[in-house]
Amino acid sequence: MVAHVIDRLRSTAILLGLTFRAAPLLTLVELLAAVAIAVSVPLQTYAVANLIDAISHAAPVTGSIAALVAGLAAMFGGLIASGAVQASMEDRLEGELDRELLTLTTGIPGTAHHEQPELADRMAEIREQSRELKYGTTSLGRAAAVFAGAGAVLVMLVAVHPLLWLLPILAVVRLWTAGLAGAATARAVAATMPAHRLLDRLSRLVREPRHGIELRTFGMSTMLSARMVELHRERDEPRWSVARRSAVVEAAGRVVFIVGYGLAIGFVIRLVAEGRASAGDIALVVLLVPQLDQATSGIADGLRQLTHVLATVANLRWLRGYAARAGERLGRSAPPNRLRDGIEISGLSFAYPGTDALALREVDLTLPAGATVAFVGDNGAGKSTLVSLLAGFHQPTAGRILVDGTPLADIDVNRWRRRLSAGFQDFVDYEFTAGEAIGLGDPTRMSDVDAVEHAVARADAATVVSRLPDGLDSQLGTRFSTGVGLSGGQWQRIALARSFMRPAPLLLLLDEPTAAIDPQSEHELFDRIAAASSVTARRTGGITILVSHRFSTVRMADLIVVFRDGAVAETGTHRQLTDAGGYYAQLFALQAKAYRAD
Ligand SMILES: Nc1ncnc2c1ncn2[C@@H]1O[C@H](COP(=O)(O)OP(=O)(O)OP(=O)(O)O)[C@@H](O)[C@H]1O
Repeated sequence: MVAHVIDRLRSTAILLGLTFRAAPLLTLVELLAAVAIAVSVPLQTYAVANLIDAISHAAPVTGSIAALVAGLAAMFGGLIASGAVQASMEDRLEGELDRELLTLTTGIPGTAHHEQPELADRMAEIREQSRELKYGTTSLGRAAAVFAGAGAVLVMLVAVHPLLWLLPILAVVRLWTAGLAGAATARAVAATMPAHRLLDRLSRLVREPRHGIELRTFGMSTMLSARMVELHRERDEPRWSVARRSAVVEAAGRVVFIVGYGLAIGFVIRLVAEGRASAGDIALVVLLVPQLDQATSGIADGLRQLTHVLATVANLRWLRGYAARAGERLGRSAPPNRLRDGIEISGLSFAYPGTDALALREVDLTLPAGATVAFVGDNGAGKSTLVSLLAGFHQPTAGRILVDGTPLADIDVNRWRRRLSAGFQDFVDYEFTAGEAIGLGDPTRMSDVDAVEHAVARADAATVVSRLPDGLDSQLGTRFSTGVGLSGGQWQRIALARSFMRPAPLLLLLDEPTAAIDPQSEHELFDRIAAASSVTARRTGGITILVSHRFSTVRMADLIVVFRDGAVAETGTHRQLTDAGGYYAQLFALQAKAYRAD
């Protein structure tokens, strides 16, 4: 219990820290305004009761009127100040949270948090809740305010008769029932997160315009909508059932309070009849108890909201811890300035997090400095997995990768990534200007037009850019009224140009970056990439890795690695492999025959 309270307090401190960092003055104004509004209502009630007593005893009314005016001023002042600052404060907090989430998630070197279901669920929960966290300070202010208001009501009730203390105890019963309901809701939300995550993914899938063609062609809408209805049921029914039970529990708490209210009024009327209380006291109790009820509702809502907000902050704390632990595991060594010998892979096996199946099995491989190496093999043979390990997205399950003798695990992965460049098969269509979408490949030189043009030339993307209405300044993407729609192959050229922005990478990873480009162009492109790479390789010893399914286009590679079922089946030059008459030779002959038949 104590640990739980300390944990909540820690989360509250983090929330306040976040919001004060985002908007210190606005937060202060919002918190003070909330308290002023909450205290103003009981203050006005107290002033009215005093005024009634003063008038009935023909006593001076100046003090009561002054208190009434002060109460009104506090209320309107608070409302005006809160209205003026609330929206900007929430927007700034949202901006601060977005920044923190981006820094944390992109700072995590690996990708396990996207791949392991329980981590992915937690990430989805954080992304979803972070939108609501911007209201965190407002709920905190509200909670502080209702506590202050309830405190003021309590003091005034006790001033009428000490027994009226009992009413707040009834209020605590209501708070307890509300707390139970809040906790049950939070548990139901967490338990239904997998269904929610799938539903979210499906609804994004059907909204995405580029998926429209497949959805219509295969007539998937009926199946998808049935699946979505099913997921809604899986997600919503447990949540609704908790909501129904919570409503019953909360209603019971409220009934207990209403009975107490009736008894309290009867009790004060008796006190007045016995001459032990004034007419003003009746007015005070009649007006204050509903305020206590409202304050209790306010506290209950506030606690519910706060439970939710603090659960989100707890998730944020988890993410901070996860990112920090991932950071601790980072190597500290600097990558070499140039590769002298190359990359040695020894006894490397790898299973994706949360699975037992080995995607790579006991791979031993030497990637010589300065070489152009091709990875070929069937679907699922392990080519992309090795690319991902070389980029430091995963750690080997067994064995190691040595970069000029230094284990890759000991090298600072962020600095390593700054020394590599990549073009992936599932590249991103950045709907920026063409120049930006390419320049992103090296953010430090994004506005360097010469560098962007050089990258365009290396990717043979000049024809794509020259057809754009404003060249590199053209907005890409059909989501913009002025945006230009590109074909799959054209987007891929832009992505390829992006991978050539880094001037002298130690490792250039091209994982089927040309799958959407016609075979003839791919062949010419790979020849040019290999020629250009060998020029830079003389300076840096950089290695270029090409993954492709088209054997004819990789034949110029210095080394061809053939993958089969997660293992390296063969290695050699094209000549050596065809002479050996093994698996590569068979596949090459098969593809060559198919092309000749065309
Ligand atoms: N994120 C993942 N989680 C679990 N298993 C994965 C994941 N990605 C790939 N795999 C598995 O790892 C194995 C190797 O996949 P990989 O993507 O490396 O093959 P590939 O040779 O690049 O195939 P392709 O030519 O189809 O791109 C496959 O059996 C695949 O099912």
